Amino acid sequence: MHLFVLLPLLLLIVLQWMLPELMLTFSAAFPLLIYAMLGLTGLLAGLMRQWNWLYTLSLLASHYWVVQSALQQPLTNADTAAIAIVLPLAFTAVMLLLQLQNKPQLPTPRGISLLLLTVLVPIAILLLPLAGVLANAGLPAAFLQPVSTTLLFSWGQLWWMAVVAACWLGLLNFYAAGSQRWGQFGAWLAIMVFYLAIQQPHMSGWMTLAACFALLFSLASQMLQLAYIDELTQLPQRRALLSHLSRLGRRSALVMLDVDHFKKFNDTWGHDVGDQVLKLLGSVLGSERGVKAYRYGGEEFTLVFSHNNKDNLAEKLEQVRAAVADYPLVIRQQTRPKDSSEGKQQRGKDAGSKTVHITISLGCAIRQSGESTTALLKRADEALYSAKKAGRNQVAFAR
Ligand SMILES: Nc1nc2c(ncn2[C@@H]2O[C@H](COP(=O)(O)OP(=O)(O)OP(=O)(O)O)[C@@H](O)[C@H]2O)c(=O)[nH]1
Repeated sequence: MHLFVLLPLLLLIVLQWMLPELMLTFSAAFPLLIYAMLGLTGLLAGLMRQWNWLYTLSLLASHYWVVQSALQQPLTNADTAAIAIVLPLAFTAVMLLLQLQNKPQLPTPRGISLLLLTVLVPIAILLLPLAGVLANAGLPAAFLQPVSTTLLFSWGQLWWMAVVAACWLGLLNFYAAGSQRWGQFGAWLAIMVFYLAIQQPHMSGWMTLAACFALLFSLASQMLQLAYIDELTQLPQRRALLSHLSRLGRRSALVMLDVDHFKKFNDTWGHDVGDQVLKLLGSVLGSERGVKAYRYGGEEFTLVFSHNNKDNLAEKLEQVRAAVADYPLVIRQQTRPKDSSEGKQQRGKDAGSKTVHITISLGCAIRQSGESTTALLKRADEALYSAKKAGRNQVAFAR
């Protein structure tokens, strides 16, 4: 869950409510402040080579411009009211397109077309005769009726926004979506809050700012992910380990572990299967309780314990070793059927799949008083070497 992308939205709502005068002072800098923030976020994304963020940013900028141009009159005006109904729908449609589609690279023709779409869709809403279309659409009166005299949004708007929000949240969780998709959800929600509180002064500016901050947060989270998380195993990698080691407690222990005969495994089953094994090992180690696992590099992993009880360590490491050694790895047949009839005959049968096991060796060093983390790492590495030398698939403790 990346619900932290909703923090700017919550913060701005609380500030609006508690310090309205202060917020009014800041809003004097609108709309320049909004365009400057959107531009700066875009610049930051560009500097980090995260061009995909530009699609959402350009949609936000275009949407804000349209709101400034067309939604500043009272909603009693039929044209304004029609835009207030259709614009959030169009905004949502483009946002969902950005979520569902694997975004093309920007300098390519597809990327440029998508960028143009994000800019042009909100503007197109201005050019359509929406009031007439809505009047003739025969929508039920209850659908368009305001929720109350103080809240001007309609029941229809409330329902479709709630349904989209619930489905979107469900999908983000189901697919364990990454930072960017959560940032887009946060940005969308902020803009929907604007429509729900459209009568409040400067709401479009504040909510566009909240949307911009949601994207900034998710961009920062993505950069942290890229810097600290290993893509294959999804474990934190060596840079994160070094940061952990710099604040390692006195009572701690470090374990270096490595897959046995992994070169032979790769040579036999191929590098891709080797990658799957590392991924699986990463998930086994990452789910162990009471220990922090890192991918040190290649087929080497590091475990950090924040206690130094040797008996507990020995028991835990033996458990880890046995869990890996007992795990059945099913390797599917490498050769594919030549045609579909051969494929059909093979389906349902165990068409050449094989179950293999891997083993790991582990070297553990318990931190000695005053010992530097470099020395600790070196001792854990030496213990690993001893475990390998003693026949592999075992735990060795450093002296
Ligand atoms: N598939 C895959 N293989 C990797 C990766 N990183 C390192 N390796 C392989 O891991 C193997 C490590 O080989 P060695 O250091 O000789 O160790 P080993 O064969 O496991 O032998 P022992 O450690 O002595 O049991 C090399 O063949 C590397 O190519 C990776 O990300 N994916």
